[in-house]
Amino acid sequence: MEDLFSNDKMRSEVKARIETLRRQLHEHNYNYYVLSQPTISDFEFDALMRQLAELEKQYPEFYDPNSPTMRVGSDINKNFVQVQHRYPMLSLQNTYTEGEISDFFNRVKRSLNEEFEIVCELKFDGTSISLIYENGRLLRAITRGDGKQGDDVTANVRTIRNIPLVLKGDKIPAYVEVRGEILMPWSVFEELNREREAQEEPLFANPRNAASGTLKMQDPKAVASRRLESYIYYLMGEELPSGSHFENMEIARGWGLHVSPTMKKCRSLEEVLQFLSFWEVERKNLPVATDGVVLKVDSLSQQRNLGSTSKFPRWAIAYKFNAEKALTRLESVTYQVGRTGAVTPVANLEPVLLSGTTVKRASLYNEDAIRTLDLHIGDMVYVEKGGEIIPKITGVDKASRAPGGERVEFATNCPDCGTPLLRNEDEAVHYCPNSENCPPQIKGRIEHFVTRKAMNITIGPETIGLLYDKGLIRDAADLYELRFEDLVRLDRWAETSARNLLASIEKSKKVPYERVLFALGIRFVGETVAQKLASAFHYIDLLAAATVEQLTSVEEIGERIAQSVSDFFRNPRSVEFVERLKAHGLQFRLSEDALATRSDRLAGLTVVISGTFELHSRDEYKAMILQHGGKNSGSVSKNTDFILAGENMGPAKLEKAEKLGVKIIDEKTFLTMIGKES
Ligand SMILES: NC(=O)c1ccc[n+]([C@@H]2O[C@H](COP(=O)([O-])OP(=O)(O)OC[C@H]3O[C@@H](n4cnc5c(N)ncnc54)[C@H](O)[C@@H]3O)[C@@H](O)[C@H]2O)c1
Ligand SMILES: [Zn+2]
Repeated sequence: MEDLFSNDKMRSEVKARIETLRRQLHEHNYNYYVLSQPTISDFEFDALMRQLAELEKQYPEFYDPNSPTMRVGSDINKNFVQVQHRYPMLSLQNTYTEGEISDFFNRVKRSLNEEFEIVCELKFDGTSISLIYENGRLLRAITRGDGKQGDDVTANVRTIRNIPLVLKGDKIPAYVEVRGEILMPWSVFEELNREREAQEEPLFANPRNAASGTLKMQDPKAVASRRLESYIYYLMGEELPSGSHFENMEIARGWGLHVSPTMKKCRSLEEVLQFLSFWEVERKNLPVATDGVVLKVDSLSQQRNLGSTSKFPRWAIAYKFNAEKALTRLESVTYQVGRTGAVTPVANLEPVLLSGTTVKRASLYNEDAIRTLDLHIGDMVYVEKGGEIIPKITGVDKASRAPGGERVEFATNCPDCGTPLLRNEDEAVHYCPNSENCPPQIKGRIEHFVTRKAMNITIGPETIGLLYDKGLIRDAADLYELRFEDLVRLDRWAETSARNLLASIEKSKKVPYERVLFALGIRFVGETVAQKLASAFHYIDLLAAATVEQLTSVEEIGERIAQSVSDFFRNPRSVEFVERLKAHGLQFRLSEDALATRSDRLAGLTVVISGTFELHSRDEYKAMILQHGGKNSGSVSKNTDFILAGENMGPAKLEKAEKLGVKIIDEKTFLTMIGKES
């Protein structure tokens, strides 16, 4: 009995772990592909993905066709028209080790059981594109999207100078799909970031994000000014000029397409490995970012024989270069205080060149990280960039340590307000408890309040700093009390900038309730939590009066969030803050529109969503269920009232549903149920 019980317990833990990983990976995919703003490094992302794949392999009963391991991360953006791909656009299986490259080579050899050649190409680190040429003319350009359909970005792609609008030469098929990568050269990227810094706009983490962000802009003229480039790496179609991928690329070059001259045909594993080590170093001299090498079986008929999975072809693999390292001197450690009071140590370094940019600072995370490294001022340290925003210190060259360097000890007091720092037993972070009067915390809260996803007020951190220093703002509510006279009196402030700022502040009074709720900066209340709270508590007084218990009864609102919300509204300072914002006319209740689309048609019903949909996204269906009073649950049980099922419903869910006799409803029926035209 006991054994069974612990087995069950383990299984439910595994299931929870799998679900958490899936949720995290979906979120990271969204940040990466749609927002072009990743929050973790590729290496970390790949590690999570591997963990999930491993668990799914071990526990096939938790199969889900929507798992991030089964699909290409989607870049689809509702501002564009979506177009179906004639041939799916897949991702690439990737590895960081030569061992797995040799495994790949041997697997191909075994499967084909005949002679084959491997084409080695650089893996250009941009965003993929499919160019459709009909009778030699560029008809359409589509992003990878979710692999099955992508965004039509033709107008933007037409502005890219090395993409010909008309192909030249002969042997051009009536229909050909040209696959390639859109890149932003290092030089353009650095210039763009310099401009953005001057304008107080958020910087792009790397050229890849800059390229994908640019391709999704709404104004082709702006795209043209960003000087993107294309690198072509594959042709698709029924009447390709050659049965060899390598030859097709040479012919495509003749048509005027930009194909990198760095590709090479290899016969042996040794040649392949040589290519890898040569380009691992040499790529640093290229004008564009590369993050690895792609190996492809050359013969198209052999490619067909090897086939593909739902996510990547079996005839290709990507070898990813390990993050580049640099050695430099640690000059000092300073501390940054965020809006929640969390204190982050920052290493100030002797400037050093790393992956094409000069690095002067690196993140040190927390006290434990510093201890582990055993850092001393003056140490020679290794910095790595692993595709992320801020480089990090990964090691110390202890052999070269000079005597007398002071050991780095974590600060005991807040660098800004002097308050002794606290550290929670179970957390690695230190924080400054003086939330009310600590300047960086105050400024940080105002910065959060004005961000695009919150109140969307056009004001940068430097201006906030200036207004704060001049005593004009002490919290975000003060923004609504700024006067034209105060602003124009400031140094170098033109009347137009003052007017623009005031107009932007005025406009923010129309921002809907859920975003205002997010702007308040309540701990743990992010964008989606704010939406959930807003639809459960239609106006702020209801929310303020809610007990922890009432809060946790809302789907996905846990104890921690509920406690934080409750604490916020029990604090007289925040109550006063909200009252002042109310007096300035901000939106503190759900709009008529949002209310009008609500009903209680699904009241008391628990709905499970499964499969892939055509008419709306999963998230939209989730929102609809909530809007109509229903509850969305992740797994089928005897409490499930019905399953909203799309295509490819998970077999485990299907089986369970049949066993329990749970109704299965398709999209159209569901939309009729909630009184929505499909
Ligand atoms: N950091 C994050 O939050 C985050 C989130 C999602 C994805 N990622 C990263 O993205 C990767 C997955 O992205 P992906 O699916 O786009 O795969 P990928 O970028 O690793 O590889 C596939 C892509 O490589 C490109 N490519 C470049 N040169 C090529 C060539 N010569 N031949 C063929 N293709 C070439 C193509 O656009 C293709 O779609 C992950 O490995 C991860 O590192 C990171
Ligand atoms: Zn402080």
